[in-house]
Amino acid sequence: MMTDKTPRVLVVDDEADLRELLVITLGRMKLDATAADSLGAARRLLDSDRFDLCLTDMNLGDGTGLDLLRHAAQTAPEMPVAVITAYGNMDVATEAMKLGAYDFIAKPVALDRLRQLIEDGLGISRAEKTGDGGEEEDTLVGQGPAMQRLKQQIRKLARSQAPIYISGESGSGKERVARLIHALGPRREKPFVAVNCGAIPSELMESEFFGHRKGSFTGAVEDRKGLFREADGGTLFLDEVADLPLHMQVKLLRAIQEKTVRPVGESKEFAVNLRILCATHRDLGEEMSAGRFRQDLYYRLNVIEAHVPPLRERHEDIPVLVEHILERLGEAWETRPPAVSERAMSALAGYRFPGNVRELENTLERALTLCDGEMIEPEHLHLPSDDGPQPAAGNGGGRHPQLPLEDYLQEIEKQEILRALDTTHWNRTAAAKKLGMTFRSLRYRLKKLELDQDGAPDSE
Ligand SMILES: Nc1ncnc2c1ncn2[C@@H]1O[C@H](COP(=O)(O)OP(=O)(O)OP(=O)(O)O)[C@@H](O)[C@H]1O
Repeated sequence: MMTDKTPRVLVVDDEADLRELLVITLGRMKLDATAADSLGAARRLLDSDRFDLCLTDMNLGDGTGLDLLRHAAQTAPEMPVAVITAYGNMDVATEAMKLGAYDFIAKPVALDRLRQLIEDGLGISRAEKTGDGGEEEDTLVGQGPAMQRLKQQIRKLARSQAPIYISGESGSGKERVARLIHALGPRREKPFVAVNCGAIPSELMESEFFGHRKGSFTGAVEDRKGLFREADGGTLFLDEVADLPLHMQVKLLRAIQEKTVRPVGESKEFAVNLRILCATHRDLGEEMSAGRFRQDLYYRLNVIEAHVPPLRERHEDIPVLVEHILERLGEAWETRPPAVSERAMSALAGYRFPGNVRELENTLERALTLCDGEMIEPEHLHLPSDDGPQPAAGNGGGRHPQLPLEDYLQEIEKQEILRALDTTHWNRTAAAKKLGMTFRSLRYRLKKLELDQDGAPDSE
């Protein structure tokens, strides 16, 4: 029986057969389906009526599903839209998700996948009607313009099922962002599973991800479910995804595309329904160009990018972060958090924090042990800039006020040279090229900066 509360779903398809299949499936799910056979008809319905969900084919005769997505973004921005694509047409699916589709389904449409897609979409609709997520948003501390932009983007991303690549320097808060995307989305009642891909030994990776059967290899003393199935229904966060060895990248791609996993030593496959978020502090595009990251996996994971800016680009957030972190430390240590003197706060606000929020946390934790419990002063902070700055990547931030310009410039030069040497594994010829200088000039600078290593392998 349909009531006022029965969710209303708009189905848009110019193919009568598929349209009928969709309407019948929705009816069996006790949903109120309305069908449109063209882009024009769908637009008119959206303009005059309200729907909780929309399923649209890509080919609509008088236009495409992408046109409909653009129209819906204007007239019904809250309504989740999923698109039906031709088999294997990932480009279109990706484009649709960029335009705001929460998910896609490929033809031929498998009924259980279709039901799942509809349930996910209605979950988004419900999630949007209950609460504004303000409380969860507070877990990502910071109110400056950069953070506001990021939070706005996160709100939008949370409702989609699209994979998201979270970029940003170490310690900048990528995992926190991933948790927030999960907490604000329709999967929030389901597990959030985070895994650091760089921390799993290569030989254990497959069983860690996909599980194993007892006895399938030495050490497999019990059945293991694996991270994919543990995260079923929820979100799997692959941290440091660039550290995955190539053979695992192939398996990961397959699991994502087929939405199934097969545990080691098991003959059957298990269906999994999860959202994948990933992050790395490396440049994933560069990793791909260098052949260390598979191109197909890159395009599958990197549908949408969310960038977490480094702390030095949002100095305005430092005071609230300090307050938040001290409060948390106070709770953990069961003490009243100390105050921070004005001088200490301005030293913090002027420091570049190459280690980002994590470094701020460590700095404050140390200061808490060093201060008298009442007031944190600059000397409790031990900021490295006291004995020389640590210019981090990129520009902006600037010189510590107490540091002579010459020393500052020299430090930058040193850091840049070290970075180039690091990325070229101390191949000085290649490093010189990267830095746009001659080998001779690099050798001179290495001497001057006391960075030259005896017996360095390469020569001019
Ligand atoms: N905006 C923020 N508000 C509150 N705490 C934050 C914020 N950003 C980061 N943190 C804290 O800083 C620490 C580092 O954050 P997180 O682990 O999310 O960084 P990351 O970018 O994932 O680091 P890595 O690249 O090393 O994995 C965590 O303890 C986290 O709770």
